[in-house]
Amino acid sequence: MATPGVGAACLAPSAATAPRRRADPARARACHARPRLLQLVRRRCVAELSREGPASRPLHSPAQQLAPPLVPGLLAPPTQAPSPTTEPDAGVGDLEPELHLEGIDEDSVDRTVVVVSEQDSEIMDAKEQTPAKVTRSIVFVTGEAAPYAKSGGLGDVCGSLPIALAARGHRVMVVMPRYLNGSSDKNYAKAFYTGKHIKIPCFGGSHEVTFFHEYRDSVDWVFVDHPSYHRPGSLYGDNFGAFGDNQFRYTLLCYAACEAPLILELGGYIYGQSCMFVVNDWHASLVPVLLAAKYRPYGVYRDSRSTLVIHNLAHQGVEPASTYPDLGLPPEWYGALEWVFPEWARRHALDKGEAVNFLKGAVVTADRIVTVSQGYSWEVTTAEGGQGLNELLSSRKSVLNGIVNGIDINDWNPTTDKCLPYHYTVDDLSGKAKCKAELQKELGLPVRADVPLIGFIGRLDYQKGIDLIKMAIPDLMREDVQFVMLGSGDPAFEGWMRSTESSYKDKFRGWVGFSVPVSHRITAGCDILLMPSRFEPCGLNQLYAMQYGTVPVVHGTGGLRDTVETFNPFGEKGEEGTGWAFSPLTVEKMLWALRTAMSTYRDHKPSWEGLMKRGMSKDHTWDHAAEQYEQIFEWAFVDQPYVM
Ligand SMILES: Nc1ncnc2c1ncn2[C@@H]1O[C@H](COP(=O)(O)OP(=O)(O)O[C@H]2O[C@H](CO)[C@@H](O)[C@H](O)[C@H]2O)[C@@H](O)[C@H]1O
Ligand SMILES: OC[C@H]1O[C@H](O[C@H]2[C@H](O)[C@@H](O)[C@@H](O[C@H]3[C@H](O)[C@@H](O)[C@@H](O)O[C@@H]3CO)O[C@@H]2CO)[C@H](O)[C@@H](O)[C@@H]1O
Repeated sequence: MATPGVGAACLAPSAATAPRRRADPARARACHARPRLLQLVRRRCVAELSREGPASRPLHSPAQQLAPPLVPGLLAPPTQAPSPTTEPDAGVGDLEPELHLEGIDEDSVDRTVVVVSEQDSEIMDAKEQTPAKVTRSIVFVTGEAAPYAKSGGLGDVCGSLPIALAARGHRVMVVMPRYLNGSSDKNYAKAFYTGKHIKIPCFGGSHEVTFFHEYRDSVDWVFVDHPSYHRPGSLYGDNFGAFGDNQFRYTLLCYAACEAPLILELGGYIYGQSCMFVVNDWHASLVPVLLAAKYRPYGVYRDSRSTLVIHNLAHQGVEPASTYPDLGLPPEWYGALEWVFPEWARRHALDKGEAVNFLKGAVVTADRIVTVSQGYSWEVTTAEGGQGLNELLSSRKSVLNGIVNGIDINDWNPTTDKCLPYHYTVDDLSGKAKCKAELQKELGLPVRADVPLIGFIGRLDYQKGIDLIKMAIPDLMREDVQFVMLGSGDPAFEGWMRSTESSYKDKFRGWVGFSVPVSHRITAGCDILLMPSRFEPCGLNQLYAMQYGTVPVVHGTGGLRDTVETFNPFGEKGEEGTGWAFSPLTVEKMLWALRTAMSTYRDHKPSWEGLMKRGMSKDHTWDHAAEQYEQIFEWAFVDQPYVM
């Protein structure tokens, strides 16, 4: 059986010079053996268009009108309209009145001049965005995006990078699930049913998903609705662990994301077939595989490209190989997802270790690969940091780049932050001292300006090095210090945080849960932010900390090493640095860095103020990163699709 994508990708020396991946003849034969089916599908499409009548008829070219059903047997609109879960059927014609591209030729427009509403134009003015040299249609696909749904940094990035790209003139859509879990439903209140629904043949059935849409901050936010996204718990699991059907849930997302640009008339126009798909982590990783296996062979999306953004290699979407037929992919594409666990990782003598790996599928089919820092882009090619994908990623080094994340300064800005009791600037830090006092009051800790207050915010996960904090606490609590931790995740660490709080009532607070406002108040109110991550692809909390004049103490790994410069009192131009990056990752080194930071805080006030101010003066805004993403996109479009 041919295995497109795998061996080929392993050997690929350079994007510029490597021969394009081509569908092998066996696969091509299999695809073309179905002309009658294609004809039927085309006929059904035309019939469907006539039935819908002129009001909802697409305005694009006839070729584009036929595009969606070119995928054999796939995605036919259901014969009966579904009943949307909550919102009334607004219909395509009833989308929001502000047509962001109305009257503009989609292909020729210079989108830098598109101003859609007073509010948007204010945002653009305030940011003084530089326009992109070339503007594109960009489709982000993600498991989460703030403020709709966020479990961590992926949500932050996918909630803000699209806005930064739109502000530079691109047409940007974000496709993500419409999670309704009781508590976050209000986040989707302004998203309306588009009138579009498709059926996705996978996992032994034909599953209907509907599309909701909100146009905000110049971005088309598209929400894929399906009952599997409506359940209590977090985005990916509940108290019993990860949901057992996550592979199904994100297979639906990927199929829906491939259809969205072809069928959704957003602001009156579809995105069409010339898009840059930005696929984030494993949840979106089937997209480039689908483009290669199910669209391009039929002439669709040949002008599109894909960029895989790796936020965290720890999650790859690996399931037993027996689920492959459920994915609706042609059998000959098995090799693209094929994953064999080493013997030591197998459970018993009969276990062959055969699995499918979604992220690997994108590593071997995406046109470009980006990690969220330069440091991490090297680490993923090493046995220590590559989580089993290092050889494949090394084989794609020529298309692998690192871009450090930015931060959303509308959300994370100590001068305007709505979650803070007081505001402050780099020139007047008095508000920060007041934020500290308020935080101490809120947490029930003694209100003291002189005691160093250390914070930790994050998912309670092996990645974040919580076990080191746990080991260091008895020593640390002997010092005159206060420590607050905010986090949720591993129940064992949650329990430890609670019990530690009762052991050190005047010094330690463990806030178990997920609260964005509390995370802002900790970031502003603390003096030091601790991040002893085992690995950290980029890390956002250290960037937020610096922006808020809170000095980061981090393990020097990945994006932490790239962004935190260790304090040097004897630099060429005087004192330098924005924090402490310690290495190797040991309890002793971490305590040493914390003690150095605390004594600088207590005994060298001017040096401490210098550290705070240098951190606050760094430009962590998205604009620079957005420009780098544009460069990656341009390189992708210079090349033919990696898998044709
Ligand atoms: N209990 C809680 N309450 C409130 N807010 C909480 C919280 N726990 C975490 N957060 C928030 O979640 C975000 C965490 O972002 P990080 O980038 O630090 O790590 P994460 O590992 O989730 O992201 C992954 O993706 C990002 C984005 O690319 C990379 O920066 C990172 O290295 C990679 O591991 C921050 O906004 C933080 O404030
Ligand atoms: O934004 C925070 C992170 O969110 C994502 O990670 C999630 C991951 O993609 C999910 O699959 C899930 O991970 C579970 C994992 O699949 C399972 O095998 C088991 O180890 O439990 C995990 C936790 O439930 O949840 C992750 C979030 O906790 C995203 O992929 C990361 O980049 C982000 O760092």
